[in-house]
Amino acid sequence: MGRGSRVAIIGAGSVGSSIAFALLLQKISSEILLVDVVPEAVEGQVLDLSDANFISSTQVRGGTFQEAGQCDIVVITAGAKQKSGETRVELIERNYKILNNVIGSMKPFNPNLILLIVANPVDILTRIAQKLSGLPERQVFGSGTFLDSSRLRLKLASVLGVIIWIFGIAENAIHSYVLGEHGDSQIIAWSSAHAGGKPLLDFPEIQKLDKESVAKEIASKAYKIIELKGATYFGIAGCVSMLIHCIVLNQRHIRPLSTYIKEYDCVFSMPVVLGSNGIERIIDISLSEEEKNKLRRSASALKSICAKY
Ligand SMILES: NC(=O)C1=CN([C@@H]2O[C@H](COP(=O)(O)OP(=O)(O)OC[C@H]3O[C@@H](n4cnc5c(N)ncnc54)[C@H](O)[C@@H]3O)[C@@H](O)[C@H]2O)C=CC1
Ligand SMILES: CC(=O)C(=O)O
Repeated sequence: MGRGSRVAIIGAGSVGSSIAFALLLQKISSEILLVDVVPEAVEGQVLDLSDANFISSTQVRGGTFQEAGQCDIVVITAGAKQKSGETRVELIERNYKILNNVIGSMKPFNPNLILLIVANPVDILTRIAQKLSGLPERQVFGSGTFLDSSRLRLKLASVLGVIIWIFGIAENAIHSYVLGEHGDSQIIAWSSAHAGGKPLLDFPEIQKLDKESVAKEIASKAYKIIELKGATYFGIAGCVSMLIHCIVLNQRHIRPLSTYIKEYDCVFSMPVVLGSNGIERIIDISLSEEEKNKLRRSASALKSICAKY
């Protein structure tokens, strides 16, 4: 094991508690601390999660911001969520203030701590967290487009088989990334997507696909879920628990995560190698000129917002 496995989750709402539950099921953390400004929220979630303790060796309890700052991994979910039709970027004013308070209250940090940002807008908040925390950049990153990429793989797996269990390809055998902003300007890197070493663009089913409409479907999936049930939380909980697994066991999987990308001079998602020190390396994925142009436009919009903070 590359590092300790005490995890603090800041924000005990829908996302924070779902991440805690997913981590309980994974049995890889020694302890989970839930921290929130509403003590009743923490007490309620801890009591509810304690009823599931029999399936896990992980202990869940309420904690303070100062204790969180000494953990191995801190996940920040504290923040306002989108109302129906609202964009992630529209949350920035509210969630900047919350992030600023949360980071200030956790200091001084364990110098080896990994800070994983989940609250939205995740790319902009990750850039701000890198500056406010003073921790090395490799230790401060966001969940980025890992969730969007999972949504894409699910979609493509269904496209590549009329009946998935007979003709289909398993989701995790499809290597395809949503990159850039975890938000409206995200792109699908079709040019580099492959399955079994064969470019996805060479599969007849993918050639026939209306790619614009797939891109819209993936980018708007969160809006649809929010319209139907008010929030999204199971998908991100699955993603974050996988990321923590990868960090604790130093697995070095490649995931699209929010980090500073020099070529675009901004924080958004590119594939990175994730290990026990955080981001071990950024993969220089080959992209078409059209994909790069879209990313440049996305970067310049994100940078202009970041410049205000
Ligand atoms: N990056 C991603 O893929 C995803 C991000 N999100 C984001 O996660 C965030 C949380 O969403 P939900 O859990 O659904 O919201 P929620 O409203 O259920 O929970 C938010 C929690 O944060 C707490 N909080 C507020 N200020 C705080 C502070 N200063 N310190 C500690 N806790 C504080 C609240 O008391 C509340 O319990 C939102 O910004 C949402 O957009 C949600 C889903 C996916
Ligand atoms: C809410 C959000 O960011 C998502 O589900 O993608």
